Amino acid sequence: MADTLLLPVVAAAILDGEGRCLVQRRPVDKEHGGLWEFPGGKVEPGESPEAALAREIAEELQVTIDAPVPLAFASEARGPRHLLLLLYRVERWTGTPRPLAGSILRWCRPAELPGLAMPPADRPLADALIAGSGKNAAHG
Ligand SMILES: Nc1nc2c([nH]c(=O)n2[C@H]2C[C@H](O)[C@@H](COP(=O)(O)OP(=O)(O)OP(=O)(O)O)O2)c(=O)[nH]1
Repeated sequence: MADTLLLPVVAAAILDGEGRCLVQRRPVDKEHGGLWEFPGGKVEPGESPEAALAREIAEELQVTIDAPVPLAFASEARGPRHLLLLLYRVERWTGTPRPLAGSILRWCRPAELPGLAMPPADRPLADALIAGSGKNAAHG
């Protein structure tokens, strides 16, 4: 439809050496408040998705990321807007993740992701991450 407003959002599956993923609980006063999500945020006009991801992760977690790899995306109508949620796999990063005021961080094993309350668009993304982690484990 010609009047659809695209909302591009980038998010990171930040992994530690044990294959655990960092998830963030959204502040209760925001949209999807209290749900667990992948850290990230909206792509600003004129910004590449990768630049937006690096900026959001630095702002939200005080972590510097390197070499994000596209993992999966979700496409979902959100009223007058249409969410395009791009998830990247991030294995190379530096810093100690610190939560912004009002949010909570947690390292999660892939098997724990299905038990987390997440925004609907995140469910297939979490499944893709789980599938990928199984494949990696199977191939050593
Ligand atoms: N960061 C993130 N956002 C998600 C996920 N799943 C999901 O539906 N969203 C939605 C929630 C919001 O509508 C939108 C991201 O908005 P945001 O509020 O995090 O973006 P932002 O950091 O740029 O925040 P702001 O400046 O607008 O306050 O994408 C996810 O896993 N991570």
